[in-house]
Amino acid sequence: MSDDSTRLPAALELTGFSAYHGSVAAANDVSFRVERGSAVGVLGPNGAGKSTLLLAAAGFVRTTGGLSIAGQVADRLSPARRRRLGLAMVPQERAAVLELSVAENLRLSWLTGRRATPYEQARESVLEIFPALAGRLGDPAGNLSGGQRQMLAVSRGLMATCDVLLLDEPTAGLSPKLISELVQAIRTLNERGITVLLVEQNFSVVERTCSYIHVLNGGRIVWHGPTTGIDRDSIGDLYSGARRTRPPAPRAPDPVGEPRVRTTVDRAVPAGSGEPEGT
Ligand SMILES: Nc1ncnc2c1ncn2[C@@H]1O[C@H](COP(=O)(O)OP(=O)(O)OP(=O)(O)O)[C@@H](O)[C@H]1O
Repeated sequence: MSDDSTRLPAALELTGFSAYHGSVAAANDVSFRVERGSAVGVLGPNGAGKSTLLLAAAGFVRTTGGLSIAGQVADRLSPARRRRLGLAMVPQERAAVLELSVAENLRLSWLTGRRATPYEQARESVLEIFPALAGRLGDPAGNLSGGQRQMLAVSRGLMATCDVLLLDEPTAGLSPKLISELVQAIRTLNERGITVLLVEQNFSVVERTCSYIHVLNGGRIVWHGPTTGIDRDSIGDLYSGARRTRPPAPRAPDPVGEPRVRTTVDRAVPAGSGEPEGT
């Protein structure tokens, strides 16, 4: 058993975390750690609460429960202060100021971020990851293709000099070629030490980028484990709530540390055996 007191703080930790639209909890009692430098995926069907969870982590939605960023209690902090702690969110809408040039968008994100790296250096490093943007720096963001807009959106998160990047369905609507480029970019930025929490509908994207997966359904985590511990069919079963036709893959410990989460599945399924209750 590892000793919690000697562990480094997680890049992001949610504890009994719920997020509300009005009085309705769209994410309910979610607990997990995202270790520094890891890439973790959140999968789930439409309406599962994935986007709400990310928006709530970034500070845009009312929440209860605990949230810490790099060991600092952050659940009552404004989005701007969370950003200064190193958390950046790339929303689903491919956010950019369309009237501003690509370069101006990058600069704006740098100015409103932590500025831990000089602007030129931050920009150079982003353009290394997204070379397609290098030739478009003077163009209005509104003139970019959908794929380039997504790359700009991710770049804006990186320009804030983030440590933790929250990505909300970055591959939605992109062609297979652009998805591959984005997958490569996510891997590269993760290799450079940026922690990634990736919300996706596309299992293959998560499979190629993340080492650990949480499956959310109805606002609750219904399964979590290493990416290698689950396949597309089992994910489909978890989405639909159908009973599995074969035993689930064993739940293994967190890739960087022992499991921290007790979900319905945890309680119902000892590692490597049986079917979870409620499926
Ligand atoms: N602004 C809002 N006001 C009220 N309810 C909302 C709002 N946004 C989302 N919801 C509801 O919260 C629940 C979770 O939605 P959310 O968008 O977080 O799910 P999701 O898993 O990201 O789905 P998708 O993959 O379709 O984006 C849904 O029932 C949705 O209708």
